[in-house]
Amino acid sequence: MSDTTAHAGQKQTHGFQAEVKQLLQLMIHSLYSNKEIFLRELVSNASDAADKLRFMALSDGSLYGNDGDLKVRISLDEAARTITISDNGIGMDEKDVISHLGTIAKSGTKEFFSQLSGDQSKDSKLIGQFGVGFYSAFIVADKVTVRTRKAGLPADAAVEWESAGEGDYTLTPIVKETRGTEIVLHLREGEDEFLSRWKVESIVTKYSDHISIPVEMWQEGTPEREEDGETIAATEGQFKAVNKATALWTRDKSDISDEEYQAFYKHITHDWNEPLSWSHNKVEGNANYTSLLYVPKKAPFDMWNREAKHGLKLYVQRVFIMDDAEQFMPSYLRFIKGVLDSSDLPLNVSREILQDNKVSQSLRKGCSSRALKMLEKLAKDAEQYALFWQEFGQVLKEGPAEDAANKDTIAGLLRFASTQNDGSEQTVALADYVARMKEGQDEIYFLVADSYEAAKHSPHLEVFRKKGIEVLLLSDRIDEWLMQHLPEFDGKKLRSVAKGGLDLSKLDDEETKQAQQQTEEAFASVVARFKTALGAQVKDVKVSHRLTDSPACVVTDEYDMSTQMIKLMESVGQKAPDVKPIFELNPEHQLVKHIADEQDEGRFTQWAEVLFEQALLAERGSLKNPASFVTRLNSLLLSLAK
Ligand SMILES: Nc1ncnc2c1ncn2[C@@H]1O[C@H](COP(=O)(O)OP(=O)(O)OP(=O)(O)O)[C@@H](O)[C@H]1O
Repeated sequence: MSDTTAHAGQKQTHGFQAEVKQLLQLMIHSLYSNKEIFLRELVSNASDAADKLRFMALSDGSLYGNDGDLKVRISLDEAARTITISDNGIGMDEKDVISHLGTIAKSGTKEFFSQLSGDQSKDSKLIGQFGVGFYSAFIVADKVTVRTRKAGLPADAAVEWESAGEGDYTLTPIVKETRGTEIVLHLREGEDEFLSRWKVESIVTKYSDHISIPVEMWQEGTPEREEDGETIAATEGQFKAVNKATALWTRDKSDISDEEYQAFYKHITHDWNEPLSWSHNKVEGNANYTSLLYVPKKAPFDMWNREAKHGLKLYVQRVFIMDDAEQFMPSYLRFIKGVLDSSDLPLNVSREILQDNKVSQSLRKGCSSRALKMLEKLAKDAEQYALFWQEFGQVLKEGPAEDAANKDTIAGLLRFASTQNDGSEQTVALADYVARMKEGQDEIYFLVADSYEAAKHSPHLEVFRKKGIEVLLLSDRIDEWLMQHLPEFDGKKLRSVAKGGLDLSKLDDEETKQAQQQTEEAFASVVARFKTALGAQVKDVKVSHRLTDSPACVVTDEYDMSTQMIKLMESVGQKAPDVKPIFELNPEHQLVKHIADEQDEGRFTQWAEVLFEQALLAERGSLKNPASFVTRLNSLLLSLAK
């Protein structure tokens, strides 16, 4: 059946990249109960190879040779116990084979694999973030032989790759009469079910029905026979397509089942999981395109890797043009997968052309808004959306800074932890918050801290607790950045409770307001003493109306850089501006009252310093000079102990 012959004596042995060995082991272990997917993966690769050839042939038609009918064929050999998947696509030369079938060429792979723990069940879950791909052949095969000849190369430039999926593989130059790739799986003991034509055909229909080229299997001929007195002529054996062979996204939505959408997702992504949601749209009019977008269930391992590829699979008038066309999805939606088929772009479009092109800009707009609509729909199901948020919430938080035009929609999709709930789960939407706002409250309050615990116990929350006003508790690294780009929602300002200028007076009755004013007046001289004692360390000293349990706190002036932002800048080695805090005192606190009565100015200053540094510590989590704080505190404690 094979159209290949070997050159003599030029076999070489190569070792797999260490990560391939790990991937192979884990994959076989994790996918054992779902082994039939190897066929989907190999047929997917064959169909991709056809897509790539068709694309290359746009500029060089001679690549087709005399074989322009692109297809995949699956052959079974019961005696040899092999299953062979062959295609007449782009093929590979020796260099391609080494880099594609001996290594994993994704950036960040090494780092990812170094995180594996050696505990198989834990690692199996992690490995699911990787695409399945070619190596899945080893789930059912104990030896795999790949024979391949790249389009445009002569028959004697073909290569044979062979491996038992352990430490190494061999490469042998061979002669292959036809273009493309043939993959022979030598089935493991006990995997004979894959020699059944019926079984294989049903797998192809299940997973690969939508592939745009035919997937053919051998159909035995039938001898001449009599039926109801009629003679039915003999038929010859032939290869026959077992799939629909129509690209899924070109079909009518109403004709496509959920299973077909799911199978197509796995075909384009090689993901192990089902997608969380999808959205299929045909647009006609000023712009003409079809998009089929998916939200995955799990984040890929390289979501935070800057060099990682993302984006849609681009087709122009059904012809595959490129993978990972990132121009159509903003970076904060980089987790969206799918296909875009445009009728307005030229067939010879390149990445460079896409960069700066009116059509691609309008496609990007269309695709972003489709993706956001899909998320809005998903958000209606709180449970499903929680799954989404856990995986991709942090990425979506980049949105308001990146996509000003869709800021409101993105804001509506954000979820936060809040004083309303007990746990750190981010489940509160801004709209939920607004619906719960107190009468007279016209701002949305939030607090950014290093951790959920730090936020939850911050002294800034005291007055809000007392008044029963909800505060959003933010502690992700990106949150400070996010809030800088989210000044308002639904016409309401978002305000940090750690900033000066906090005015809750609208929520107070007249009596409270008057009482506050009286306290301020009565405390004016103490405030002045604190100002003198702390001098240039503070921007101002004020009587606080936000504290109930703590003696004092520091806040940043409304238009100064926030403490969290300063910390963020310092953590990436940037010089942050020297922002002086405003020191706020709780006049009702015993300690403050005690200090106010201190007559000795030297001791007063010591107290003032300790109180101030304590407040700084609570706010920033560290002090510039902790040792002097400890010395001061100890000397005060000693004097009290006397
Ligand atoms: N039938 C084939 N014809 C030509 N090239 C192939 C074929 N099968 C695999 N390849 C090459 O080998 C590469 C690796 O395949 P593999 O399925 O492991 O990963 P992938 O499809 O690139 O990515 P992933 O599975 O992670 O999404 C492919 O990208 C392709 O370049």
